[in-house]
Amino acid sequence: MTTMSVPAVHAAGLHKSFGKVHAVRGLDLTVRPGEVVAFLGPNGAGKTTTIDMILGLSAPDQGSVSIFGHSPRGAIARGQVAAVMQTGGLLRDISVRETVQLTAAMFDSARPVDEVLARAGILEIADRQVEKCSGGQQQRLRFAMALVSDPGLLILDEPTTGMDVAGRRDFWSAIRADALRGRTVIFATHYLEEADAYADRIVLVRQGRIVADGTAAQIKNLAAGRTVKASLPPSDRALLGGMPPAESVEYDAGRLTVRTGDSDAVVRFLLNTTGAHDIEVAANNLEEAFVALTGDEALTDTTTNTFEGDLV
Ligand SMILES: Nc1ncnc2c1ncn2[C@@H]1O[C@H](COP(=O)(O)OP(=O)(O)OP(=O)(O)O)[C@@H](O)[C@H]1O
Repeated sequence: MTTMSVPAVHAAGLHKSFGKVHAVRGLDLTVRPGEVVAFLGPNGAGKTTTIDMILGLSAPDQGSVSIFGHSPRGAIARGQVAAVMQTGGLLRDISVRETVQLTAAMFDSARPVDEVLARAGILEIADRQVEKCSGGQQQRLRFAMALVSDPGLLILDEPTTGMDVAGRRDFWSAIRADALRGRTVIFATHYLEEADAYADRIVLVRQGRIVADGTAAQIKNLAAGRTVKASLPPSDRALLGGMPPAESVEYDAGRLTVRTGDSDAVVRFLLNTTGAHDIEVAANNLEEAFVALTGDEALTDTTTNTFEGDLV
């Protein structure tokens, strides 16, 4: 079937500014049908801005987005995409079931309301008034509303903000059980452990750009490796093309930073082939790798960390 080869999301060269703030700076992303992708980054990284463009809620200054080969608006009109946002969108005075019934009435073909409530894990509280529901239950209700059109793509923007640990776990097990049936899911989060636990693929975003893209295991490998730092004369930068493969190479103001799974080989190369000096080697951990990849320190020549086979 041709639909299997059409990406669920294809975003190319996205840019978006708000006045002087360049929120998204050249972002390319392809998501295959059935993938569960975490969009992971610190506050202000550009996650929500990107999601808004994917959903067609705002137009990119440059670049384009397609969802299952259609424009975002076209995909929404076809019921192919739905979103669970952080807040809003609920009427307080009606019940959980009535809320989903109202949503179902907006679509030509909607799934049975009780089936959707069961899928979201809120069938038992179907008669409860919305304002009596906890924050976690209200997010499950938003999830149920998003499932009504049986969308191929579900987008969640930090859906567990404000939930306690147990509420978060319950919410994610409902999402994950649903995704196992083949739905494509993209979720934004700044919780590293949430991305690790629930995503097949993690896209790390920092300052409006993708700085790493791979499976959780591959992202963890960034952390499993070492960081080699050295002072390097600018004239020796051209020699770095011959360096053993590394996960990332950065060069800023005469200082080289290399993340690698084989620090011995990198150090040997630097000493034998370049004028590198003041060499330091340090072990990474996951938290440090995340901070290093998403931190605010000014870096130049940041290389995107991609992994074989992660994109079509
Ligand atoms: N409507 C707007 N007007 C002005 N600036 C905006 C607007 N929307 C976003 N920004 C700015 O763009 C940048 C990216 O914001 P965005 O909300 O996309 O980040 P985020 O990664 O979703 O962050 P968070 O995790 O805090 O939700 C921030 O500097 C933010 O202040």
